[in-house]
Amino acid sequence: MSACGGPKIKSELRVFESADELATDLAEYISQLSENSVKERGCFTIALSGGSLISLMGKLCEAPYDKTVDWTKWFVFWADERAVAKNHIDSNYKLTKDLFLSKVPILNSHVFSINDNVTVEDAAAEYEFAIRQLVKIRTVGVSESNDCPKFDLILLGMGPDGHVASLFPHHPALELKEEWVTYITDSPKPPPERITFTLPVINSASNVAMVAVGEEKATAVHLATAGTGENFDASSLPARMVQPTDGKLVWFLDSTAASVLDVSNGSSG
Ligand SMILES: O=C1O[C@H](COP(=O)(O)O)[C@@H](O)[C@H](O)[C@H]1O
Repeated sequence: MSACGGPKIKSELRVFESADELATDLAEYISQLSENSVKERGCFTIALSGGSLISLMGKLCEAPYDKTVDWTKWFVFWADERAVAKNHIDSNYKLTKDLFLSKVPILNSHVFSINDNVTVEDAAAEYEFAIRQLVKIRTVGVSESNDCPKFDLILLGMGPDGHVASLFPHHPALELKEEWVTYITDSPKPPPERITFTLPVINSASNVAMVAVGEEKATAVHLATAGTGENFDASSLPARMVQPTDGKLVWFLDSTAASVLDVSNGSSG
């Protein structure tokens, strides 16, 4: 791994020669955060995304983590979901179930998947209500700066257009301040209907990890992490709007996703 050119936005960048090396470090990072949260709070709340991220988490299902992680203390959420049936190939839940949840002993009652049997509007409201109940009893922590949930870790992928979760460039959902969860019906990437965490929730997490592999992400990674002129329109690149208020942001990149980074730009985390 090399620590690479520093972003103007406070974050740590971890760059790896290969996706395999990235996956090794990502597993260790998640396992460490899980151990710390279980020690401090008695549980670990993690929100996942879909896409390439889930296969990169595969090493967590292997030794030593299969036996060392306290899986019974995990509470699993999704930063976004596509409005399709849970057995549909596009479902973020299905992807996670097939590649991760089916391989580790997380309790079913600790898995907060999003309802696929109601409208997206109702599914978003129901999901937010469930999270509010868990914040009330402090299974999910609460931010010191606002009333938002404070997940121990939110894991985000990023599309080549810079979208994170289901927050797409220039979309009005980027402006939401009060809602924790919202829905969209016009995603530029299919399927069109999706449910997503809002930026206030993402930015209230204790830890946010942004994971990107592949050359097609290189320009978005550069724009999301580098210093830009004052006229830069942040809403053109949602990934740049991920700036945890009190938490820590770590980027996990393979060398191709990091290929446009300006390494002379100072040092990162
Ligand atoms: O549609 C989505 O895309 C992003 C990025 O996916 P990737 O395959 O390019 O890594 C993903 O993070 C998000 O959860 C998903 O719904």
